[in-house]
Amino acid sequence: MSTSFSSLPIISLSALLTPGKQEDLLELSSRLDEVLSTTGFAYLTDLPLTYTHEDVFEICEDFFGENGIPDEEKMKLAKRTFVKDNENTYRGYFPAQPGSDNLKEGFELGTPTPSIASITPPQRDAKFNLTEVNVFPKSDSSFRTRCETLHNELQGLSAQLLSLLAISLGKSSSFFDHYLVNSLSTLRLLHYPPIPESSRQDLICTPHTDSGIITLLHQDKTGGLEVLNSVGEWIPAPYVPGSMVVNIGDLLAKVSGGRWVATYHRVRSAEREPDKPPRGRYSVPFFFEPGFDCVVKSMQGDEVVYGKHVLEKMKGWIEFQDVLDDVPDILLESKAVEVF
Ligand SMILES: O=C(O)CCC(=O)C(=O)O
Ligand SMILES: [Fe+2]
Repeated sequence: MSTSFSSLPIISLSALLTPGKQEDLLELSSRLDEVLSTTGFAYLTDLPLTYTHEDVFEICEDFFGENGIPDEEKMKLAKRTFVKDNENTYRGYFPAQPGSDNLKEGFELGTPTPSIASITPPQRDAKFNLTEVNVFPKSDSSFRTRCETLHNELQGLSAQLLSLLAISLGKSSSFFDHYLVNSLSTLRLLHYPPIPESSRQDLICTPHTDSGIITLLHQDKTGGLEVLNSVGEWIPAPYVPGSMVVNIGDLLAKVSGGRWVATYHRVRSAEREPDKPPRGRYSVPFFFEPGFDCVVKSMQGDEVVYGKHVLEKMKGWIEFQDVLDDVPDILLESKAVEVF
């Protein structure tokens, strides 16, 4: 149950930096449980990552910045929804959609070294492929390495958090380990371009809950992220130095039988500073995702096959509208599985 919080709690992950102390890990486990049962959102500090906040946003700047990847090269990486001749349907670049409320361009990658068994080769007639390989710009090889390292680090942290969450549910620490097999986790670099004053709008990302399991969010220093509490107030969640934000998605809320909450959030456009040009914003959400064939079970015993669940969900996501018109019904059909 979400509560009437007025700021987001801060959780130190120092117990993960110096592993070995069982009681510290148990304390962290119950702190995560408490937070996910109330606010559903928290800042994480003392992160067990080698990449700093600056490193993460340098990656964004190297892609989207003034001296970043030229538009022409970006469009070579665009998903097929945007460039009909491109092979990639799920990974890669998406341009900002003029006229939409979600004014952002992005670049997405999945697990860097997926097992061969989990990769479905590109097929011109299968218009949509959750398990395709990543695409990267050719002009900057360090970009690829840095993205992959960040993905690996965030995947490792997600696995640790899932173990702690399993313990908090009274299960063994390996309870969620099957989620890790052929994981489809997505690292998304986002750029909200500056909006000219003449077409100013209040929100650059509309209110939503995340659909999946766990989201780990790096946000830059611009601010604008807001989180909805139980009495309908939007609580600002600006950048706290050295932190990342954690929240859960609808699917994990269901898995927990409603014990944990997937909280609504949105992004407000940056306050204009007098005599300065409008500012853009970068953020980097990492969406931890199970494998396509992973059976995700709720505490109540409902179950869903993760890949099918995602394909159902994507029907409502604007960037995939065209593509999903062509997904064969058979892929979305499920006999034993109820989409909960
Ligand atoms: O840009 C942000 O800070 C939030 C992005 C977000 O909520 C999302 O991509 O799901
Ligand atoms: Fe979100």
